[in-house]
This record gives sequence, C-alpha cells and structure tokens, in this order.
Amino acid sequence: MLLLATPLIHAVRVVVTSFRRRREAAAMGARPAPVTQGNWIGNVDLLLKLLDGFLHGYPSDGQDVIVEKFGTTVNFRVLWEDLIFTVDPENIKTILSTDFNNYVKGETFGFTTASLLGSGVFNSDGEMWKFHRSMTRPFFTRDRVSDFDNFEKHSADLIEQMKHRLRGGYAIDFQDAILRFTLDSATEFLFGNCVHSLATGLPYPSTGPPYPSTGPPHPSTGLPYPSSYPSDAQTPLAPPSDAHTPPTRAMGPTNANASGPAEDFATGPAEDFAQAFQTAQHLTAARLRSGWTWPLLELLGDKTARPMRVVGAFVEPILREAIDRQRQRVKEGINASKTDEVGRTDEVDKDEVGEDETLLDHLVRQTSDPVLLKDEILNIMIAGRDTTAATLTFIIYSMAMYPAVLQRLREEILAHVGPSQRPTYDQIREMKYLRAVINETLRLYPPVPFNIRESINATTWKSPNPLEKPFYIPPKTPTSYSVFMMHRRTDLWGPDAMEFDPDRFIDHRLKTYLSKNPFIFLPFNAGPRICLGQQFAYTQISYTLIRIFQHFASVALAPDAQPPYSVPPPEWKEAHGRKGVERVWPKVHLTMYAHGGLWVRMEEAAGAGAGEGAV
Ligand code: HEM
Repeated sequence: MLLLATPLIHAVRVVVTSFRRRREAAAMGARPAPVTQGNWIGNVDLLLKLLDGFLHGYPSDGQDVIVEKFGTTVNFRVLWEDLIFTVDPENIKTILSTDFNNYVKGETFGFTTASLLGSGVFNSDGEMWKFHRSMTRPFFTRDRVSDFDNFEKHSADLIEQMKHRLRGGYAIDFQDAILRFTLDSATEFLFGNCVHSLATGLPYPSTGPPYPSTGPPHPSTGLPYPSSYPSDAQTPLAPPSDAHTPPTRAMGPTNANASGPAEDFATGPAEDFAQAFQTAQHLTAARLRSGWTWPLLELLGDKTARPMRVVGAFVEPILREAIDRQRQRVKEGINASKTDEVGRTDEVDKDEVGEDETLLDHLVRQTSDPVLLKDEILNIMIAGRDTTAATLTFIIYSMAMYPAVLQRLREEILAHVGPSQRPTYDQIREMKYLRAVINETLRLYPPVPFNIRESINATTWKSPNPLEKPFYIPPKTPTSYSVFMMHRRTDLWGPDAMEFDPDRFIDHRLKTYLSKNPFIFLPFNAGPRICLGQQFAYTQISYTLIRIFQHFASVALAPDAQPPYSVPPPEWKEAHGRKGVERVWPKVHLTMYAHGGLWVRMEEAAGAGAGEGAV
C-alpha cells in the first residue's frame, strides 16, 4: 500500500507545485524558462545522456545540444525536479553579483559535497561563509601573493625533475609534475611544511611499446596509479646510468608493489593523499551530475569514505601538531584568547598576520576546532592547488599546439627578464603577452567550468530578447551556469571564439567584446564570492611560466606516451569547434584536467642554466 502511495503523493506534489509556479510566474509578469523535452518519462534519457557526456565525452557534451535547441537559459527538468541552467552573462551576473543575496550554495550542494568539503568556504553560506572568508582574506595581500622565494624554490625543483627525466629520453607527464609542484608549494604556503612530492621523481610513461602496462592498483583507492614504472627488462629506454637519487625521501616508504627503478621514482603518503583527494573530487562531481538521484547510487555506502580516510590520515596529524603548538603558546601567555562554541577565539585581530606565519598558524589563532580547520585547509587546497595546476597544464598544452605563440612569449620573457634571472613583480606586471596567454587559456579551459547556486526566493531573469517577458525562476531551485560554454560563445567573443589567440586580450577585440561586457569572462567568478586567490594565482602562474621558458625553448605533445584510453576518440575530428582539434581529453571533476595526463617532450634552451637561479 505504502509503495503505491509514495509515487501518488509525489505525483500530486508535482502537479500542485507546477500549478502554483505557473500562477506565481504570471503574477510576476514572467514566463517559465524553456523545459528540455526528453523521450523517456521524467526525462530519464536526458539524465543518462548528461552522465554519459560527463563520463565519456567532452566537457560540454549533452548541454551544448540542449542550449542550441532551447536557448541560453533552459530548465533541465529531470525526474520532475527543476534545474535552471544558463550560459547567459546577464543571468550569471544576476546570480553572482547584482542579486547575490538571493542565491546560496544551498542545502543540496552542501549535502552532496559534505563528505569532501565539510563546511569550508566553498560550500558554506551566511555567517559561516563570512567567517571562513574573513579568516583567510588577510593571506592574500600583495606581500603575501609575491612570496617569490617559495615560487623560486619549487619551480627550481620542478625544472630539475623535468630536465632529469627528459634527458633520460623519456616523455614527461607535465600535469603530474605540476600537480606535485602545486602540492609542494601549497603545503608550504598552508602548513609551512613542504611534503616534497617532487623529490620522489616524476613517473615514467605507462604506455607500450616499449613500455609495460599500467602498474598495480593504488592500495588506498583501488584505482590505477596515474603512471607506472617501466621495468628494465622490458624497455630499451632504461633509466639513465646517472640515475638521480632524490635529495630526500620525505614522503615515507615507497610503494612495495611497484617494480622498476625505485631509486628514481617513489610513492608515499603525499602521493596517496593526492590520489585519494582526486578520487574523492571525482566521486563528488559525479554526485553533482546525478542531481538528487545520487544517494540511490550510494545505497551500499558513501563512496568517498575510503579516499577521505586517506586524506584525513594525511592532514589530521599536521593539524593536531599546529593546535598543540598554539595551546603551548597560549600556556606561555602568547596570543591568549577565549574560545566560543564553534572554537572561534575572540581576542585575535583577524587581519593581523605575522611575517612568517603560515595560513594554518593564522587559523589556529582563531579556532581550535579540528573539523573547522580541516575543512578550511582542504577547501583552500582544492581552491588553490588544482586550479593553478589546471591552468599551467592547459597553457603548456596550448604552447605545444601553437608554437608561434610560444616563440612570441619567449621573446617577451627574454626581453623583459633575460635568460636566467629571477623575475620581479614589476616585470611580471609589464608582460602583456604573458598575461594574454594566461587569460586566453583561462577563457578556453577555465579550471572551474561549471558551477551551481540555489535560489532563495522566486525571482526573474532577463530574457535574451528584450521584447520578450523575463524568465521566472522558482524559489529553492538549483541554478547552474557554465563559464566554459559562455567563454566559447561566438556571439559574445566574435566569430573566431573557438580559436586560441591571446591577441584578443590585447588588440581591438578587447574593446569590441570584453571591455563592453566584463561578465563574459569569469574564470575567477565575480561578486562577493570572487576567488580570493586570483592575484596569487596570476603571480604564481606567471613566475613559473617565466622560469620554465627560460629553460625550455619548445614543447611537443608525446602521443606515444599518452595512455591509449586518454587519446581523444577519432570521431571527435568530425566535431565542430575545439572538440574537433583537441589532442588531449579535457575532463572535469570539480575542476578541469587532462584525462590520462599531458605527456610532452620539451627541448632545452641553448645557454639556459647559466646565471642567477640556474637549475
Ligand atoms: C587559476 C587559478 C584559479 C582559478 C581559475 C580559481 C577560480 C575560482 C572560482 C571560479 C571560485 C568560485 C567558486 C564558487 O564560488 O563556487 C574560486 C573561489 C575561491 N578561490 Fe580560487 N581560483 C584559482 C586559484 C586560487 C588560489 C591560488 C587560491 C588560494 C590559494 C584560491 C582561493 C579561493 C577561495 C578561498 C575561494 C572561495 C571564495 C568564496 O567562496 O568566498 N583560488 N576560485
């Protein structure tokens, strides 16, 4: 009886809600956004198509066809639940800026991402969000964002590791290398304690011939390692006889299952952490794509539990140590403070940051709540690490695809900074072409391609056609938007929007398109929740690119080393736009990445390595 009653109650609720909303829309002088029409009941076919696009397609597969058919604002109604999706800058501006107070991350987003993000800055609202943001903001002043000693140390490590592997005749996975680089610099920036993930060496290609197949599954996640070692017996490309021994084995024991030149590439807790964190992000992104149905797919248990245990085992001891240090300080009368019910302290000047203070030191002065601290640190790690790594990965990819752009970029680097000197803040600011290359990459490959909010009260959005009634947006409804798709619209960026051309951020096109409407370019979001690390990211990316291209003169894709499963399918060549020209597979979990890595060979620049900061 109950089984029969439940769908009936749901059906009645759907009919009543729909009637109420039609009445409310009419009262507001608005019309409903167009609703996608699938072929199966409840648009289940549509849901499956979107999930298939997410798992096996190009980032906008599924959505692009719908937008083309129904317009730039559309209701993806699946299983009778509304989800308003937009790629219209006017509506995105409304969500993020002009009507900011009417949108929250919301309970659904919070519930879906809780096992990954906790109640950190990314998925909190109201007072908790303000608290997180104000705790972290003082860390992004100009002094802090130009911590060039940190950038220098880690980019020198990165370049050394790249050269070492390339000189051995191997291709390198630049994405893996840069994720190690950002993990090292983020852990130093956040904890004051670098995990030295670069020091264990870069992985070898896993493809054959002449390489053997992928190694054993990762012990903590059950997934394959991103790459594995070749065994000496199977490959003529044996490791170089001058096999480099990492300066420190800082990340603990190596993976006992792996075979090969272990003295040249090791795995340990930092890799376990990074791999597990990535897996948890992927699972969370799949939940977001499945809408309210995701708990049905996890009836047997929380799929993120296992990887998040690995993540916890890595960060919790670091947090405990920081809390103990702070307790000791309080005992000694330094930074004494009272603590409220969520562990917040009240006698600390939140804007005051000591010169050598790390973000964690700063945070433990304000709260001793270990959960709050863990959430904040992991949120910043996702915010800062993966996004910066994605940008650098897709810049290197673009430099391999467009050698003339790289040549011009190198000319600018050599003219402003020289072949081996460390760049200064002012030199970075003057390098217009460098900034244009970064922006063009952020336009075509924005690290956060899709995002979501939830409306609080019923409201309206402008229609793209001013002669038509505005769209009615129901209350408590998910409103999703894609800057990935907006950044590629030819009506907003011009007929050549699908081409990679940094000059559009310099020449007449800047005035024609972007200056007229800055909301067409939102890689860092906008409004009160705009990215806190924007300046930090531009500076770190610029610094790292300058250092890389002082040392390397060219980049070429290495399709022989790219794992076969990650090569774009041949049928993509028929697609129009960028999908048709792609030579790596951009995919999205919470952020964008190159599926299977970005395998490249790079040629060292003549004369590089001499002078200041030589590697
Ligand atoms: C190219 C690099 C980066 C890109 C493209 C980027 C992009 C974004 C985007 C789109 C958001 C909004 C997310 C949302 O509201 O749902 C965001 C928020 C944020 N970002 Fe970044 N980010 C980058 C680098 C960084 C770095 C390096 C840091 C810090 C080290 C950082 C810290 C943050 C924080 C704390 C927020 C949350 C702001 C809030 O909700 O109030 N980001 N970022």
